[in-house]
Amino acid sequence: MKPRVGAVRYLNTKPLVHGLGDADTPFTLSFDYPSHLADQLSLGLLDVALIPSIEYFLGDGYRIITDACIGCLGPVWSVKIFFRVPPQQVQTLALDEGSRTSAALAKILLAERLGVRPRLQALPLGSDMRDCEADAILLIGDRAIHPPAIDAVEVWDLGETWVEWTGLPFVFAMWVARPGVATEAIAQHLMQARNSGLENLPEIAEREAANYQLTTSECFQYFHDNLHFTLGPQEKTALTRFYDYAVGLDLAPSGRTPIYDDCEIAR
Ligand SMILES: C=C(O[C@@H]1C=C(C(=O)O)C=C[C@H]1O)C(=O)O
Repeated sequence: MKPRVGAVRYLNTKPLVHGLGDADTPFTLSFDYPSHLADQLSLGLLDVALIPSIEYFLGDGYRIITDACIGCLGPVWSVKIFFRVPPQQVQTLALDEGSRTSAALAKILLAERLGVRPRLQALPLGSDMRDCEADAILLIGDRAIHPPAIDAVEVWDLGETWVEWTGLPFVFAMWVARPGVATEAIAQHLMQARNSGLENLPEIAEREAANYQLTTSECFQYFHDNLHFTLGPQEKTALTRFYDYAVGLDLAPSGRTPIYDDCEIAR
């Protein structure tokens, strides 16, 4: 049986999986929401998955197997908190059920910057945020790109807020393997896919834009200007900083150190 690899089903992942899935791909590839991928990896239903970065620190013996990631160096566009009241006054926060990392990031930003620790509720996948009465709502992925109109007094782009606050990039998700999985060939294919995705962003944008109600140039800008697909030294520093904040708020156990397989730093 081929190893099972799971990728995020959002638009943000198209450049990372470019050209994968044909007969030459040495693994099967499935697509799902980030939170579901994390659960499937921890249950052993997947061997490698593009999981939310916070989930890496919740796993046992996980390895980061490539230098490909979903990150940002500024506004990310597709991860936002919509505030119905000023952020300082938030008492209830609804969290997109597709998310784990941005959910942690939202709690960290509110607690560390404003001392706000809201009561939490889930915003189910497929639900309409207009039906949710929370003071603030976190949306990620495709549904954050075209949010329904609500009376928001403020909107935070969490990529932008983090980068302005820390001066560091942010890493939302990376390719992670369970212990005991042979990943050399998988990692090579995943890095090759990302490299060819980056070389073909205009074509990918042209192919995908209409499926997401975007113009080709909006889609290209999202890939090129908002998202960042390489996990380099600065991104590793950022991951550790994020982890330290998460430990401080009891969102992750202490004492974990990221294990990076020998990833070629491609760019
Ligand atoms: C930039 C994004 O990054 C994502 C956010 C994730 C999370 O919050 O857990 C996980 C994977 C990525 O899809 C996005 O979804 O828009």
